[in-house]
Amino acid sequence: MRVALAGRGLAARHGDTEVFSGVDIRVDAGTVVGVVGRSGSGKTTLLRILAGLAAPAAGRVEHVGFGYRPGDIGLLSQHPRLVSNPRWTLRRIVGEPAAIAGAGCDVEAIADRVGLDPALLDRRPSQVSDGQLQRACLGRLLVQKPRFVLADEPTAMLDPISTRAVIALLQQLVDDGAGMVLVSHQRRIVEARSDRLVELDGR
Ligand SMILES: Nc1ncnc2c1ncn2[C@@H]1O[C@H](COP(=O)(O)OP(=O)(O)OP(=O)(O)O)[C@@H](O)[C@H]1O
Repeated sequence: MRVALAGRGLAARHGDTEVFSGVDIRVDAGTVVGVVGRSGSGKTTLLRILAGLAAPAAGRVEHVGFGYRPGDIGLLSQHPRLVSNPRWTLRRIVGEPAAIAGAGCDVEAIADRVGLDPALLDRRPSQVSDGQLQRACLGRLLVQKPRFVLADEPTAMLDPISTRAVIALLQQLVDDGAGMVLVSHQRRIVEARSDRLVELDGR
């Protein structure tokens, strides 16, 4: 059976408001599924449900062909500052998945790969730019090597050159076998990179 992350008949509500319903999504290992939809249509909410961070109002999330373990799903947020521990150095943020696994990790080499000046590794999130912090979060993902990457507007903070670099690095994870759900306002990027598209209507 092909390893996949799937959502079937998913619905989401915030209070009395229905965000979406009847959403089916399946991302196979080694493929990219793009999620598009206008602002407020529920793209971030869908990723949070797929990651297990929020419960769906209806439907279910399935881990197809694998037994889920923490670390299997990696999230790249459009708001790196909200998901990064403000007290940690970038070095600790990048290397934490290896530390949890009791493994070593060449953080400098990872920084180099994601275009982050290694001199910034001993700074804290408040001492670097959003784009630099996003690169650190991407480096952390390279260390984590999740089965599935849920990328929520991963290039929102970046200039065009950095955007291409980040997309190329995410593509490397996919080439190495990860499945990816890619959310972006830049429909052109999503369409160019995705094997399949899921469109959220919004209301
Ligand atoms: N914690 C919350 N409480 C109440 N409503 C919420 C909450 N989080 C999100 N919403 C609402 O749910 C809807 C979907 O939000 P979500 O962030 O998933 O949309 P999105 O498609 O990712 O938007 P954007 O493209 O602007 O990032 C929006 O109408 C939003 O206002």
